[in-house]
Amino acid sequence: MPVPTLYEWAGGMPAIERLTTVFYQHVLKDPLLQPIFANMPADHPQHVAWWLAEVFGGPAAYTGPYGGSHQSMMSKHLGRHLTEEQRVRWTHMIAAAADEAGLPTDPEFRSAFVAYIEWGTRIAVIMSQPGMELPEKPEPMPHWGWGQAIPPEYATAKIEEPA
Ligand code: HEM
Repeated sequence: MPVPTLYEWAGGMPAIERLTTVFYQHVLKDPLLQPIFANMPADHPQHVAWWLAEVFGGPAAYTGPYGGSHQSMMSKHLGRHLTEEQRVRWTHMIAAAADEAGLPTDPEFRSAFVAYIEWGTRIAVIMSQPGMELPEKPEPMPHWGWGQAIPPEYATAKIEEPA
């Protein structure tokens, strides 16, 4: 029996669109995050839904019809000088939005979901710091699964399965 992707387990595109819709509704009312997102285009929640869907094993909606890439996503965070406090608020609010949007609450799904959010938000903060530039060699889209993350320098090493 094939293991479902995180995208399928989450409930597909409708569930992920519900997630980003409720998330940004709350973000726009949050004193710490509202100033950062005050001028976001109306379709920003949709673009982030496409991004998350693709990362979680769904269709290539972000890199396909929309024409986005990991590089273009990172470029949106350049120069924004995001703080750790803002990052933490973002992570807490998207976890709460996952509850509100009715995403699955099982520990395995939430563990994988939060792992990606922790990883992704830290990259957003790193890319947003003064003087940061896009990498010369574009990085591929991340694809997140159920398993645990490992440090990048070990990324090509074989993961030992527990006995
Ligand atoms: C897992 C973490 C994150 C993901 C997956 C993510 C995803 C994205 C994506 C896909 C875009 C580009 C949307 C487009 O193509 O138009 C974007 C833009 C942006 N992100 Fe993030 N992001 C993350 C973390 C953060 C954090 C922590 C902040 C701030 C606290 C942030 C602030 C922004 C802003 C301000 C934009 C530009 C919005 C605009 O066009 O005005 N992001 N993000």
